[in-house]
Amino acid sequence: MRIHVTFIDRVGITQEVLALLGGRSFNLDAVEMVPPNVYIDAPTLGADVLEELREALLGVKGVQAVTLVDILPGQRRRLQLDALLAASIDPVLAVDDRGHVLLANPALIALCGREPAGEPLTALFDDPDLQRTLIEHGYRLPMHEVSLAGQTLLLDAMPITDAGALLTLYQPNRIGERLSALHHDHAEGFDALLGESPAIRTLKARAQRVATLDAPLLIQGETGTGKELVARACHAISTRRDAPFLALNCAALPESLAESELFGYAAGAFTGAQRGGKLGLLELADQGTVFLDEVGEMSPYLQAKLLRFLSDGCFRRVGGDREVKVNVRILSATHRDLEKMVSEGSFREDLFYRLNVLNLQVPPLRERGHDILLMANHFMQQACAQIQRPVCRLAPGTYPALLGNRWPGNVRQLQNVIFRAAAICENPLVDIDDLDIARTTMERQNAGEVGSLEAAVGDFEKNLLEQLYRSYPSSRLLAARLQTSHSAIAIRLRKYGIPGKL
Ligand SMILES: Nc1ncnc2c1ncn2[C@@H]1O[C@H](COP(=O)(O)OP(=O)(O)OP(=O)(O)O)[C@@H](O)[C@H]1O
Repeated sequence: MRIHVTFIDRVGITQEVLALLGGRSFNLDAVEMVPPNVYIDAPTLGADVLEELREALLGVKGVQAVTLVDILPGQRRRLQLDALLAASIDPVLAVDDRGHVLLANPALIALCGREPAGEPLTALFDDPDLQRTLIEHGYRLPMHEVSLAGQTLLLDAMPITDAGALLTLYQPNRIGERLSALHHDHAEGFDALLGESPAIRTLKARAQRVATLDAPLLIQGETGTGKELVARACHAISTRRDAPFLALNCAALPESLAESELFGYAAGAFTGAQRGGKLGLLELADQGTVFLDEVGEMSPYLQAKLLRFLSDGCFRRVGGDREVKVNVRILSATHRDLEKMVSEGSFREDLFYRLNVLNLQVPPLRERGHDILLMANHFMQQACAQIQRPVCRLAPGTYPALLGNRWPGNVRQLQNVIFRAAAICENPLVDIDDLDIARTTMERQNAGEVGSLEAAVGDFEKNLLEQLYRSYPSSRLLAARLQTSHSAIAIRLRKYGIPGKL
């Protein structure tokens, strides 16, 4: 049983409360003192002893109430931290000041194939000098390449005063996202969402309206367009901003794990379960927001359980018989066409309507016109700062390729292209050949998609005008932007049927 004692703070009262506990014969698993509160976790405490203890505690001068609680605040914070670490798809390690592992998240454990707590860094990484170098520099080193379990990763160390460091390992193809992590350190809410294009302005204006309405919100858009960023921004300006924002990626976990992550499990639910059960994200985020990413991948069974929660705010933990009621706002996101999934029968229609009370559509990068350049330049500055190289710039010659690319991986792909260029290019001016994008454009052409120079130039011209038209929606504006005559643009717009298909 877990008990919460509230008292009026006075000298010696906590000792008197503790003396009452010490005088009784039951096991104490944890005691948390947060004056004017004491929280007690006593697993073997029976109902009869509890009554007698309650009387005794209420007899102490200043004690105001003795109530039962589900979980101690410190335990709740630990579980929230575990949930945050588990949600990180990047391997994360906390190490002490001697370079020994204190804790590792599930992604790190999966990568090295064992629980590494207690081991020195030399036992994990292939580089025998890494531990010494990190300690000698007080864990203050620029991001650099390491090798763990045969994989090349980028290691980012964040020193923690007098307590070692937090080490994060990034897959090289996810490194660009590190930039936005840096960016988020400073920008809050919608300021983190870069872009001035009409498409992004419309999104931000609408998002700011729906963020404050306390109802489920479905965010749709292609992969890497910033759906999670939008969800975080919505939480940050909502009335729930002081409560947790916890995320679950529905595509990353098998059904049973996703169920216990989201709904928690009851005491003794299955062999190996944590004593006293485990709170799920819904309970941990009470009063806050739960973000269900890739909600289209949710299994039919979980869809049914989530529907019930959205209908009446209640659910049961796995293996539990008690109804739990929490007050959580559900934000969800998907890159899938949910309406189509509903018509094909792979997503519940009733759940779709519950999740889709409010809706946001995040536009693909290729529809954001000049935002591509704005973001590319911004990411370039961040990349240079991050890898501690002198500032470099994108040569104007890269612009047509950046604007003309289809960006199937959207902002995430753009971040990666820019970061790689910043890491590889030795000149202060990054040119087209330094961008991976140049290769992909050429590959497309080599693949025989175009038959002649005229057709290739035509495709490029059409693509460029389509992109630019979103930011410069008239032939006059476009002509000024491209420094050509109004009639040259008007002829081309007619030729390519722009804006007809935009
Ligand atoms: N408008 C933006 N301004 C700055 N950074 C952005 C913007 N949009 C996206 N990003 C960055 O792009 C990366 C991908 O964004 P995010 O994870 O939010 O996309 P997503 O749509 O949720 O992706 P997925 O579909 O894969 O879950 C992140 O690093 C994010 O910070």
